Amino acid sequence: PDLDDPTTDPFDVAAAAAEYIAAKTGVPSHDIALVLGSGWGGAAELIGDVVAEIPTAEIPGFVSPAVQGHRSTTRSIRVERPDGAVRHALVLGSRTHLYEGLGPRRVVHGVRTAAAAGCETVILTNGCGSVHIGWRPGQPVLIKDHLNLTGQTPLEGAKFADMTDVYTPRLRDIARTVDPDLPEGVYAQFHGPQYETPAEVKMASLMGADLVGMSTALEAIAARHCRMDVLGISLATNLAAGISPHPLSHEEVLAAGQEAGPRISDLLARVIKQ
Ligand SMILES: Nc1nc2[nH]c(I)nc2c(=O)[nH]1
Repeated sequence: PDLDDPTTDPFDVAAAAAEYIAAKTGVPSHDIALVLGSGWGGAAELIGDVVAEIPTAEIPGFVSPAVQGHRSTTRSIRVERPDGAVRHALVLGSRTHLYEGLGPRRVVHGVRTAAAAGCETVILTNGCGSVHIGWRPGQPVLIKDHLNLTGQTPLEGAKFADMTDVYTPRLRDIARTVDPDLPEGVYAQFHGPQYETPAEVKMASLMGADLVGMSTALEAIAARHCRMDVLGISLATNLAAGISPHPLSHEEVLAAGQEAGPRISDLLARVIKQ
């Protein structure tokens, strides 16, 4: 079934993808899904042993490496909790952004696949800009709510999904027991691919946003609609446009992301092992 065909039910494609993953990994059901955004790549190795690794492009509904621009693999990881309980984490290998123009169905296919694979929790991570001069590059921030400024939604038809507590309070509490200093913020998703103008950053800030990015909100909507618990964590890698009179160079932003890598990967691993 083809996600680009409007008559295709996207949940049928997610079911096919989940079956494929179960068959290829030998893991019949997964418990928690991770979407690793920029800066978060190192987290997978820290959470457990890789049980299986499959090329993401082979999974029904996922776009080819040519479109993604890089080869990615989706990994099944065995997580051992301190009490000895075993959980299976599905680390999705790729993320489709709305700005790629492939439509909201593609953007949330990974989340829907994870739900079909059995996951009851999804952790959405991203790199984004901060509207607060005090939230320096490299600062992880828990997402407490979002502003969907894309004008789009992954939900099709009369799916009047409730959006209170999209970012599950219980999971945010767990994250804060792991790192009590973690700030919380509202994440605004812009369509992109261009960054915001200073006026748009000011607009978002006046509307209550603390972070500006180009992902996560649509994925959270789809996850909530699939009745999954959601934990969103952002890595503020730069100050949003106009916040600082002398913006950081691209190199400084990259360096901040690299430097924060081990710390945020460790944080994520500790949250998952709770
Ligand atoms: N929209 C938006 N997305 C981002 N991603 C990263 I990394 N930094 C930004 C930013 O400043 N704005």
